[in-house]
Amino acid sequence: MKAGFIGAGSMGSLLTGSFLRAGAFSPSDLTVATRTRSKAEALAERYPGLVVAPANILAAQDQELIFLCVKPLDYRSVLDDIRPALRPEQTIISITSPVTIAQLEAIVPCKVAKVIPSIVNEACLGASLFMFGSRLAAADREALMRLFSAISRPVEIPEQEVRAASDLSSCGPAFMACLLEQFIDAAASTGMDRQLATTLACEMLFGTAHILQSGFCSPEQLQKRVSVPGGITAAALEELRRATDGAFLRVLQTTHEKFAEDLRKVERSLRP
Ligand SMILES: NC(=O)C1=CN([C@@H]2O[C@H](COP(=O)(O)OP(=O)(O)OC[C@H]3O[C@@H](n4cnc5c(N)ncnc54)[C@H](O)[C@@H]3O)[C@@H](O)[C@H]2O)C=CC1
Ligand SMILES: O=C(O)[C@@H]1CCC=N1
Repeated sequence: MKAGFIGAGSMGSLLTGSFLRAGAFSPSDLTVATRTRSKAEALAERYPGLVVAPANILAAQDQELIFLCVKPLDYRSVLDDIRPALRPEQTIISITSPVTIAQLEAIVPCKVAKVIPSIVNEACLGASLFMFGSRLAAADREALMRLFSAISRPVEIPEQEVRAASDLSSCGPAFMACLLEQFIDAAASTGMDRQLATTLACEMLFGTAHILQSGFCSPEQLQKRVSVPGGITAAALEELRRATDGAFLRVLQTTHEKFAEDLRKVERSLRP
């Protein structure tokens, strides 16, 4: 299967690299075009055989899959660039939340899927959020989910839930890293070696995720099991709950407000 990637920033590079390391594609299957050519050239150097296209249209022409890995307000110019090369049998995969499937289907003649990745897909972990346009057949949907299962756990979601789902799946690693950094800082402030604190914190987070994901216990049950009656965890959890009360409600309110603003800007930028 041949695929073109437009945009080789954080996510474009992550997806090409993860797919290649997982063996889902061979380097010669992939063509990459990006505004800063050196980023695509760095990928070609790391994965010999990967093709660097000097123009977006050349990364779209004759590809079965075309990944759009640019920011929402860059869609207009990328779509203008590639539209003359698009054919109905091709599939565009958009990885950004505020550009809707309906907007894309109104502009391009091909099949459209929205797949929101996560930075943790770099380690072949975490979810990828799937939303399908009306032109994909069941076989297209299955093939796309099979492809992403090489680097993630594909989960289909309704498009109207993309904001909260992406907050958990895609923004979540940054939120958790922020909390972990504060935890490490606090441990280091007691005189503990920072590298050791970081190692212990990462092992703890990985183990916590693993035990919760296995269904062995719920987040609530886990807190109870660690909180020995009259012990230190229960006392500290009370302090933690006081300090973070409502924090994630405010976090989600912030992402939703910014998302609403992005939707308006994208809508204006994609108007004919
Ligand atoms: N960073 C993350 O963890 C996640 C990002 N996303 C989405 O992925 C999209 C890309 O994000 P990042 O990779 O983080 O951004 P980025 O800024 O690292 O990469 C964007 C790339 O697009 C290229 N570009 C811009 N205009 C272009 C044009 N006209 N033609 C060709 N290339 C062009 C830039 O040179 C840059 O390399 C965003 O829409 C974001 O919402 C989705 C899930 C997670
Ligand atoms: O910060 C952003 O806009 C993107 C969306 C999901 C993760 N990062």
